[in-house]
Amino acid sequence: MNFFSVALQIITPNKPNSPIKIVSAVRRIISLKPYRLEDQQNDGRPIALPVFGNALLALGKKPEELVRLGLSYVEMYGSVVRGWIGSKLIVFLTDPDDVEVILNSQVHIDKASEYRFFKPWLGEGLLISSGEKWRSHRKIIAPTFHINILKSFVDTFNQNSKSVVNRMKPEMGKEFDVHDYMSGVTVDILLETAMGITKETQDESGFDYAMAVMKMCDIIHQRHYKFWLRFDAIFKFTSFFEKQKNLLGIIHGLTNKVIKNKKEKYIHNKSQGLATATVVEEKTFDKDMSGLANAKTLADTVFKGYRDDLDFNDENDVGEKKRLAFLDLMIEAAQSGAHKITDHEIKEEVDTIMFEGHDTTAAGSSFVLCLLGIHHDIQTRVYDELYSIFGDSDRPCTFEDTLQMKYLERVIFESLRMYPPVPIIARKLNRDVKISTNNYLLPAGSTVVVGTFQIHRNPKYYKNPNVFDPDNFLPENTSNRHYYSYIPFSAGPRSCVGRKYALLKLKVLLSTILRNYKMESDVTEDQFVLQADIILKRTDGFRVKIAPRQRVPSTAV
Ligand code: HEM
Repeated sequence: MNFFSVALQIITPNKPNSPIKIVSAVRRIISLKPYRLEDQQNDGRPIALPVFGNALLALGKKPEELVRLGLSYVEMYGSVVRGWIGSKLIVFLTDPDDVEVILNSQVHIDKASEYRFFKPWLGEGLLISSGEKWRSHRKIIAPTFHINILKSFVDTFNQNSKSVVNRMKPEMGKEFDVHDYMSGVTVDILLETAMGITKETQDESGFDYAMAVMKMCDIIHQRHYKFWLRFDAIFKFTSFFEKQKNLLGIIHGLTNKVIKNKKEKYIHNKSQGLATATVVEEKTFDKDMSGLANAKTLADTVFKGYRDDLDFNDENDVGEKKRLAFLDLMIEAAQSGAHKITDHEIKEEVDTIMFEGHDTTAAGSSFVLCLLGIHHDIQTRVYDELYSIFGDSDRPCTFEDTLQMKYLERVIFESLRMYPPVPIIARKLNRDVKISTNNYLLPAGSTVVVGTFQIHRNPKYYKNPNVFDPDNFLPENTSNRHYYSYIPFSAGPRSCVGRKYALLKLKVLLSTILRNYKMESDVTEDQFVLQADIILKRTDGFRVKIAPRQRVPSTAV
């Protein structure tokens, strides 16, 4: 262990090293006695090597092996695990009480330095920005996902869902990777809704974009666990750098085009005295929110423990309001000078929303479809519920219909529990912080990694954590559960700004697919090969089969 590591070891959250241990570690360095990765200190903690810390534990591991390795450490060492990447202290937390201390804080809201690998792609967009920039941009962006804006997206969700159902038809009877379809439709939906780009002006670049995003995530992920790629000076001389340049060409090509089109349209319409954007006119809600009262869903109960600015925006609407969707508002704000936001900053936010809004929901919907293909009894219950809403009709789904999809909602929640698309979150500690486990004091400057995947599988909160059971989200099971034991969208001030958008879109998309196809899968859950990527995926592909849906309830079969 290098000198810096030795010094920092003293303040790790586990038992502090005694001077004897430090002396013996220094002796070991001096004697150059080789370390084996599986070596342990006297107290059983994995030993940290000079310069590398524990980073070599990941050496030569495939992404899917890293998931297993990470999980085994949590099992072996408990809910607070420390690791070193070089001289950087990383602390993994999986106890909801400890996680609440970090996520609920207004102090520890900066992202860990590991997010810097996103910078060439997302710049200082909402996901990674900090301080005043993050605060002011969040204030502009959060209201663009207001419930009334979302309601106005339902038609677009429907049209695109119908269109992907048609595109999937030739796959009938064959095994195929449903993620390709979910990825494509998600990009199309984002372009049309958040970006306001009509179908007529879209081209094939959406699919290329989705593929480029997937490959970019893979490069960033490799930079996280391949120690040498963390240094820009080395990274620039690897083949990854050239690959990244090409991929960013595709990704930024699409986002630049989107902004350019929108801006030109704005300027043209303004000069002609036409409306510059699609405006959602809101009904006036009275103080008791009678207009929203019947819009309550399971989500409102599940997430009520960590209410965020999205809830606040939705519930404090009194009086007439005109609302704009995301990119319309950004362009209008910049052009009219209503908010200080530059063209470059708009680009950063467009890149961020396109990434965050696309890859997460593509993985989320693909997991649901695979799980339903495996659990036919649950799929039958989902379809029975859809039949009770739609009968055998082919009519499009309305916002009110989505409020009736209580069982589908539980299925979505359960899928996000077992396979959270964002399996870990990382924060930089701005100050020393005491957590509840053993009163450990985590030092300022260290990185805290919140292990969402592991939290979601804790038997203390979920009776059979490895069993797919939507009843985990029955009201009687959610009401007394620790709020931070379910955090697929993170929580606190930096929670997901697209949470409500995602849930509404998933309901429309999945219900449309399930009204048309019966999902089947030859692969069982224990055969899923999970990949520890930025976004949780299956390395073996999201393989399913589809059969035409017989539009009858199970009681008639
Ligand atoms: C199932 C779908 C989704 C899941 C599971 C998800 C999950 C998350 C999580 C865990 C975070 C926190 C990340 C971190 O701290 O590292 C986050 C942040 C974020 N998400 Fe989502 N997300 C989803 C969909 C969306 C959608 C549809 C959008 C936009 C259209 C979106 C936009 C964002 C943005 C902008 C942030 C950064 C917020 C901030 O730091 O203030 N997400 N999301």
